[in-house]
Amino acid sequence: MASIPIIDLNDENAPELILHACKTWGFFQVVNHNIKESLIDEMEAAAKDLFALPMEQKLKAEKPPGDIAGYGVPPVCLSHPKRWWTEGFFIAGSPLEHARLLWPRGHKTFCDVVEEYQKEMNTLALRLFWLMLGSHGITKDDIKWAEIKSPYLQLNSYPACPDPSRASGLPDHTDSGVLTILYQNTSGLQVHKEGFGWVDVPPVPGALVVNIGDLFQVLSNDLFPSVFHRATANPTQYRVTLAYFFGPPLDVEVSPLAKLVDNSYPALYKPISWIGYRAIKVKDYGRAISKVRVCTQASENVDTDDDPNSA
Ligand SMILES: O=C(O)CCC(=O)C(=O)O
Ligand SMILES: [Fe+2]
Repeated sequence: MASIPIIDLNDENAPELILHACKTWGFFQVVNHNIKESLIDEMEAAAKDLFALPMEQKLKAEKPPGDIAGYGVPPVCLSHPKRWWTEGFFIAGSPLEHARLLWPRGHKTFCDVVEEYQKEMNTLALRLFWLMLGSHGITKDDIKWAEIKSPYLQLNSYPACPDPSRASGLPDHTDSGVLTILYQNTSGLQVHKEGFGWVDVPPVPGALVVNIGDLFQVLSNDLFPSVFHRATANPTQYRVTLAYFFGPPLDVEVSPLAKLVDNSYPALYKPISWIGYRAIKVKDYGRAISKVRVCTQASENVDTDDDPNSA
């Protein structure tokens, strides 16, 4: 049975293994990533504390319509007409304003752990990002925005679901950003792989799951395609996941990197910012990437129908 690769970052072959995983799966797990287990435990506990608050308290930090940060159903669920057994909390920068609403007293612990987690995740994401791009001759001079810290963190909560045949965790989707680093406390994540269908991503002790997002597909001019994934509902166990999203500042436009474009392989995407892309995606979750795709001679041979089999 196929399974996504588990890569030891201390392995001297890690760069090649990562490149191979990105091109074949768009997903891999990393161990020996240098993120302290105690920090992950603290972040998991902080997320559980948040979701355990009474609903009326959580709603004080509800995401306003059109906004990205706060408590609510993950946006990917809104365009899918089904029951989703999940609640989420999106952090886009400092968590202070929302944490004050949730815990008028005693919010400092939450803020401290979130800020440390954002910082450490950004460091890991950058390390992986340069590992992937370095072998293609791309340097820091080619991507100025990479030095600006990415503070986006989605906390996901999936209560045990009494009847998983009637509801699910999270619909199939691709992530919008460049790279996602996910921690999961128990199983539920599935990745779509051509020829195999939906493949489980089992939690591995000490491992974090990494995947390619749509903006990396754009930046890499299709070298690293984003991949559809989803979360199933679990009938017995409470599941929490922490999804860190790495990408450019929301309003900075990205386009295929000049070093990955030439006359025989022209740029396949128009310049787009993360915020602009999200706006397209909210309207049309499944096909957003094809909306920023340019029709060139080279791309005419490429299947632009971004269903799970072609993403
Ligand atoms: O909770 C999971 O397993 C997946 C979460 C996810 O895909 C996301 O937040 O984008
Ligand atoms: Fe996702």
